[in-house]
Amino acid sequence: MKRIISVVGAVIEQEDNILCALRSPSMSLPLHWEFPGGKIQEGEKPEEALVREINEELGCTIEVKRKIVETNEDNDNTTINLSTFFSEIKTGTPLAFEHDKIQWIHKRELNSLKWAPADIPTVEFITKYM
Ligand SMILES: Nc1nc2c([nH]c(=O)n2[C@H]2C[C@H](O)[C@@H](COP(=O)(O)OP(=O)(O)OP(=O)(O)O)O2)c(=O)[nH]1
Repeated sequence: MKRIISVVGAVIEQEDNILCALRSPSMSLPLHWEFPGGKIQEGEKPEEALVREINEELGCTIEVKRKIVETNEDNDNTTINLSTFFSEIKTGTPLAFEHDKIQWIHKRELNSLKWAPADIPTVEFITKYM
């Protein structure tokens, strides 16, 4: 069986725009868009991991709200288990400390980006229901 990697991503909305992050050329899935976040560490709850990752990646504090979707995406040797959560920025302004760039993109335009495959169900949810 493939190794499962548990990952969390934040969907942060401001005035109909969603905060999207472009993976850098040196990361896995280079130059794919994703929801900022990362891997859950041992002993962490998904929500705790998301707060920590956003602090590290974007330098701001968020409050994690309701879960959106959970997806499993098979790669060569691993399965990415991605859970996305609605989140709100509480303090600070997001900056791209680890990504190639971050960008606020209108929720009706999310479809035009090249997303990490695991993120497609979340993008579809936003496009349909938000
Ligand atoms: N943060 C985040 N990661 C995602 C998303 N979709 C998706 O497939 N991933 C994948 C990319 C990575 O393989 C993994 C998250 O890893 P990470 O962001 O914590 O760390 P990393 O770039 O150092 O990962 P890696 O290069 O070691 O694989 O999950 C997403 O929306 N957000």
